[in-house]
Order: sequence, then structure tokens, then C-alpha cells
Amino acid sequence: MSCTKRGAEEAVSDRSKPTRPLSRPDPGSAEEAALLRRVLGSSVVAVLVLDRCGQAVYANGQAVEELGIGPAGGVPAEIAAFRWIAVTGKALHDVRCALPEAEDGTRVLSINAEPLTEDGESAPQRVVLSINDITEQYSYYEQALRESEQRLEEAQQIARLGHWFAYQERESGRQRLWWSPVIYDIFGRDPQRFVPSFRRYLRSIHPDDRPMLRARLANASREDGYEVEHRIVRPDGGVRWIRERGKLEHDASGRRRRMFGTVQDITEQKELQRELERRASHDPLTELYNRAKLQQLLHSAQAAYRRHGTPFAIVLFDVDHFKAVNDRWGHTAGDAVLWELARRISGVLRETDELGRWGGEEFLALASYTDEAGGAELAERIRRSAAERPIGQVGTVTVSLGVAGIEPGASLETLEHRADQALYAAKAAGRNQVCRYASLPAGGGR
Ligand SMILES: Nc1nc2c(ncn2[C@@H]2O[C@H](COP(=O)(O)OP(=O)(O)OP(=O)(O)O)[C@@H](O)[C@H]2O)c(=O)[nH]1
Repeated sequence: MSCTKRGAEEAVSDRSKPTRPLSRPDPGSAEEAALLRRVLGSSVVAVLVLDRCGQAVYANGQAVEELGIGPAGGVPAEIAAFRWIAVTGKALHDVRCALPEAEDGTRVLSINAEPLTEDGESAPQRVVLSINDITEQYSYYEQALRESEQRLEEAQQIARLGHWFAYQERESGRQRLWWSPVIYDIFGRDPQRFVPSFRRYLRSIHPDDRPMLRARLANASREDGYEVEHRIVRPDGGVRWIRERGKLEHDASGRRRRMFGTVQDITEQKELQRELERRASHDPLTELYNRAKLQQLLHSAQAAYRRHGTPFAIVLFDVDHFKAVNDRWGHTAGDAVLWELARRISGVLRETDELGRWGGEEFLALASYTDEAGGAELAERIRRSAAERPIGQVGTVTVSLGVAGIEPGASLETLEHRADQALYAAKAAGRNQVCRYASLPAGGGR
């Protein structure tokens, strides 16, 4: 019918007319057999019926043409294997079957297989297979999967982050560990030669971090996971920092299935973090503690004094006539003097003493576990070390020092003020000397 307006109207009015019901062929009739043959013959799905020996007893046109299967072509072993369905009696759906082809190609098939029991038979004698050729889709998805795995691998390389999982091997019951390529890289191991295991992994942990890591891992099963940062030692002796995360995976019934986790190389982050912390607490010129860090140390010392009565003293000192050094030799020479003094004085401190730059050409030493008299001993050592030999062209440089020890009820401000008063007195008394606050005649003296 041509597509005219009238034609369309007729089509509409045709719909209102009662349609003649299609006659259903009698089951088992020659008419039904012919119809089924036509349907099967025009199907794009290859249909094959195998007997219990794997011989094809029927193949539709698609099976013959596309797969070359049929009574004439013979049945490839991979497909003939489906004859077992007749024995097991269990249908299978969407089973992937790879058929090797000439020139190294592979044809990928998706097969539905059903046992076929005919009237009067107690057990299935045949198997009917519907076969779809999915080679194109399969290679497309396989390629896409390969590409996505490659992208994941590249992203992991950039982030220096790998993933792992630990599982129990079903056959042997053994614990197995699987690493992604980046983890081999982080641990400095060759994936061709190194088989990861939990024991080998533990052996790579920095000895100082092992106890902490063991404790965290012991807790991990209770907490369902863990996150920990620790060092590893690579076979070449190199030390790397890693951040490790692990999580337990459970199956649908809540049983522990496997442990999954990530490993990230954070060595650079750690170094940067350490450098930032160092800069926040150190003076860039002398590389000693800065004033902020000294204040923090003083607060800790005072807290210990209040809680446990642990005494401490401070030594405040500055370079004598330093203005003249700058004026005569220049600011750079002055800087070099400060740097050299810092080195010399650091060498005469006890392990529990701290030294920092208080500001300008002024330094502060914190002498722990000692009183003002002990602080004065340290001050004397500092004085001698500063003046022990000339500093380059500048020559001999001296320092004046004021000492004050903590006392009950004295605040840090008071202590600093007392040390400052003592330092002022040392300057006034002719420089290059130590003055204790307790020895001051008026105000400070007792
Ligand atoms: N080169 C250099 N000089 C500094 C630095 N900080 C402070 N100074 C100088 O140290 C000098 C301190 O001078 P004054 O406070 O007059 O003291 P002084 O000349 O040492 O004299 P007395 O302390 O009385 O012995 C000033 O010239 C400051 O510019 C620094 O980081 N580098």
C-alpha cells in the first residue's frame, strides 16, 4: 500500500476490523516442524543439537555458515565438550568458549546449553546449544579493559600508590599476597624474581618501626582495617617512608574474605614536612632553634618544674661590641661571626641543654636539671668557647652572659627579666663575663 492519506485512513479503519486469528499448527504436526525449521533457519543465533557422543545431530543455517559446524564440518572439541550436559542434566548459560582459529586468531562464543529429553526418555540423550559469536564485543571490551588497566597503572605510578590483597589459597589453604607493579617499584623488588609474602614484607620493614607495625596489624582484624605510616628498607639499603592502608573484605554471609589495601610512597612528603617543621622552629642564619621554639621549650621546662620540681636555669648572652664588628667588617662578616659562635657554643652544651637565637645578636641557653649555679657553669663554658680563638678576619669575639635559675612562684617572664638584668650587669662590669641574677647587689641580689 502506498503511503497516501487515504491509505493511512484505511489502515486506521482496518484496525477496527476483527483480525483473523493465526492458526496454530498442531503440536508435532508436519506444519509445526516446517515452521520451526524456517524459524531456526533464519535465526542469527547458531543452534546445534549434540548427542551424548558430541556428534551434531542438528545444525541450523547459522551454525553451518558462520561456525562451520554441522554434520559435514564436524564439531570442534571445545563445543563437543558440552555433551556432558546430557549427563549432568544441568543447563548452563552464557558460558564463554574460545575457539582457536587459523593465523593465531581466537573466536569467542557465548553458549547456552540445555539438556534435551524427548518423550519416552528417562534421561536426556541430547543437548541443545544456542551459540552467539561475541568475538567483536569481547575484543572491544578486552581492549577497553586493557586500556583502563594501563591508565590505572600509570595513575598509580604518578601517585606512587599501589594496591595489594592478601587471601587464602583455596587449594592449599596458604596465605597469599598479591602486589600491583607500583608496590614492587616502591620496595625496590623485581616482579619477575620476587614473590611477595607477609613474612618477606615484614622483613622489609625498618627495624625501628617493626614493633609499632606489629601492634597496629594485631589491632587491624579487630578494627576491620588500619592505616599506618612507617619506613621500609630496600635491598640497596635505601630507606623509604610509606603510608599503608588495609581493609578487611567480607562475603555476603559476613565471613572474612580477604584483606585489601594500598601502599603509597610518601618519602618526599615526609621530607617536605620535616623541612617545614624545621623551618618553623629554626633560625635560618645560625640553624639554631628560633625564639618561638625556645619559648616552647621554656614552657615545658616550667611545667616539669611545677609538676616534679625539676629545676632549670637560663643563660642569656650577647656578642660584645657587635655593632662595631658590623661597622668595620660588614654585615656578612657579622653574620659569619654569629654562625661560627653558634657552632662553637653548641659543642659545649650537655645533651639535656638547649640553645637558640633569642633575637639579633642575642642567644639563650636552657640548662635543664640544674639550678642557677649549674647554669653559671654552663655560662662560663660558653664564654670561654666564644673567645677561645679568633673568628677569621674579625678576630677574637667575646660574649657577656646573664644567668637566672627558676624559683618557686617565678613566671617565665620574671625569669627572662632576671637573666636580662644579669646580662646588663655583665656588660656594665666590663663585658666578656658571666653574671648571676642572685649576685646582683640591688633588686635582684639576695
Ligand atoms: N650581622 C648581623 N648583625 C646583627 C644581626 N642582628 C643584630 N645585629 C646587629 O647587632 C648589633 C647590636 O648592637 P648593640 O645592640 O648596639 O650592641 P653591641 O654593639 O653588641 O654592644 P654591646 O652589646 O653593648 O656590647 C646591631 O648593629 C645590629 O644591627 C644579624 O643577624 N646579623
